[in-house]
Amino acid sequence: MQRSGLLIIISSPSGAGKSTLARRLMEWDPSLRFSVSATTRPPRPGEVDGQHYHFTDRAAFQAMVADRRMLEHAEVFGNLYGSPAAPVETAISEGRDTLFDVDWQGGQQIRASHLGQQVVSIFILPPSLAELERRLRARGQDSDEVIAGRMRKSRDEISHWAEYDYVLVNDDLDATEAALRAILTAERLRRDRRPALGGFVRKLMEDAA
Ligand SMILES: Nc1nc2c(ncn2[C@@H]2O[C@H](COP(=O)(O)OP(=O)(O)O)[C@@H](O)[C@H]2O)c(=O)[nH]1
Ligand SMILES: Nc1ncnc2c1ncn2[C@@H]1O[C@H](COP(=O)(O)OP(=O)(O)O)[C@@H](O)[C@H]1O
Repeated sequence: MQRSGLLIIISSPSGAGKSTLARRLMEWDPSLRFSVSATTRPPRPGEVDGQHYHFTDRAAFQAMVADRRMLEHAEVFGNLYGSPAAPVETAISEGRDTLFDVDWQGGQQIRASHLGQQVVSIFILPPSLAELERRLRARGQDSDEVIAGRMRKSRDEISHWAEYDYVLVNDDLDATEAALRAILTAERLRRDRRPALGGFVRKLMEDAA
């Protein structure tokens, strides 16, 4: 029997680097599935509907919540965000791991869900708040006002750091990516996540007898 898929949650204050790290992790392991969230936030230049987000309006979003089609959902920076449940259930049954870029509220809800046993959660910290602001500006996507709002919210997000299994300071991007790969590799090798191992060892001992 194949192992069940993992739910890998990455959270951080906006601008700490989680989208960049998620992208790199999926280049390293193309079998990873990215959970494409639904959001009422307007698309940024270059964002593709269905790839970065499912861009939607409030009414459609709320209908999905009412139909219990969201694994979790939350309001962040005045917009609604949520993770559709169906693709996650499919991935788990196929033994594929899913990567989530969600805030602390999403992290709490997924951990508390019926899929909580499958969760590996990682929090990304910036080396400093000054560097966080510099990265938000360097990304060149948001107005001064939006950046100020994200900086104000960053303390809230950071205050949840201790709820996560792993905490990484994203100073050097390559080093952080290497740490993420190591976490994923080790989590996949855990004995309690490998149901086929018992049968393998039994066979090993029979062959030896
Ligand atoms: N709870 C929850 N949070 C989400 C979801 N999708 C994105 N987020 C979070 O919403 C926040 C804003 O995301 P986004 O608008 O892409 O801005 P960015 O993080 O600055 O790139 C981030 O903290 C994301 O992790 C989701 O489906 N559920
Ligand atoms: N370790 C790092 N050092 C320098 N710049 C980084 C690092 N990690 C990410 N960045 C840059 O910071 C900006 C914000 O990163 P992004 O991945 O969009 O953050 P988030 O998804 O957490 O909002 C991007 O321009 C990205 O290229």
